[in-house]
Amino acid sequence: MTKRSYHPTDGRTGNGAASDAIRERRAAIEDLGAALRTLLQVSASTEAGADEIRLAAAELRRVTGPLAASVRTRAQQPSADDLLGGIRMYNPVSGTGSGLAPPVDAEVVDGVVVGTCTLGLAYEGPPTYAHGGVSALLLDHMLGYATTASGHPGMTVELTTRYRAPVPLQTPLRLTGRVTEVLTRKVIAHGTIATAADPDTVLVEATGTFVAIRPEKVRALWGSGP
Ligand SMILES: CCCCCCCCCCCCCC(=O)SCCNC(=O)CCNC(=O)[C@H](O)C(C)(C)COP(=O)(O)OP(=O)(O)OC[C@H]1O[C@@H](n2cnc3c(N)ncnc32)[C@H](O)[C@@H]1OP(=O)(O)O
Repeated sequence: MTKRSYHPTDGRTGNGAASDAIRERRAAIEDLGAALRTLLQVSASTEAGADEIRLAAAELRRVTGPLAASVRTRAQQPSADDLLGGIRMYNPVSGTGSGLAPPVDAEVVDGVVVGTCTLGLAYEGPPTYAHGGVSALLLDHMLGYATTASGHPGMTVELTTRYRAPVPLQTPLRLTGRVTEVLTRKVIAHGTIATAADPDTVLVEATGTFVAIRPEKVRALWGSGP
């Protein structure tokens, strides 16, 4: 079995060429991401009283201040990232520094991207199950990862999602993504969501079309490059 990981974002290993300072900063970002994820999930499930909730809100505004004193603009990439090395600390699906990300942990196994995650109550759509848009987000990512790992990166131009059964929250999930067809500039990929306990029962599946970005489009969208 060949295994290749494209997500060395654990804040400790990272890019071999990274300095100690960057590694230390990535570890700190990961620590903050973990705290934020816990906070988001607890905030969506707490039954604490109004006074405690207001106290927490005030405390959070206070701790946000020092972080807000030095922020990047939309035009700047995070200094802790290594785009070409595949390190994106704040990716909303896999970024270990993102409070939004479950995060999905994924790797390529025999040409298929296989990911795992557990969705907390903050991702609730229908009671006790995941919001359908969250499933689409996870699958877009899995398909994008598969196209990139296959050597045919591109942007999603179409994503068709089929919801066969609701995705349970607080349950370990297994995600897949694989490239099914490579055309000239277009790549087609397919992905699934199932529970880890019953990986053969597909709950959600998606097929996506990805298009390679022409150099002039790269310049138009990002200037010299993303
Ligand atoms: C190593 C590190 C790994 C890290 C892992 C990373 C994982 C990250 C995963 C992240 C994953 C997240 C990923 C994301 O979230 S990507 C974010 C969501 N996607 C977008 O924002 C894309 C928006 N679209 C565009 O900007 C343009 O369409 C682009 C730039 C893509 C192409 O504009 P361009 O002007 O250059 O191209 P074209 O118009 O000549 O068209 C080209 C071809 O495409 C065909 N076409 C166009 N539209 C559609 C359509 N709707 N259905 C079917 N086909 C369509 C079209 O017919 C033509 O085909 P053909 O006629 O030649 O056959």
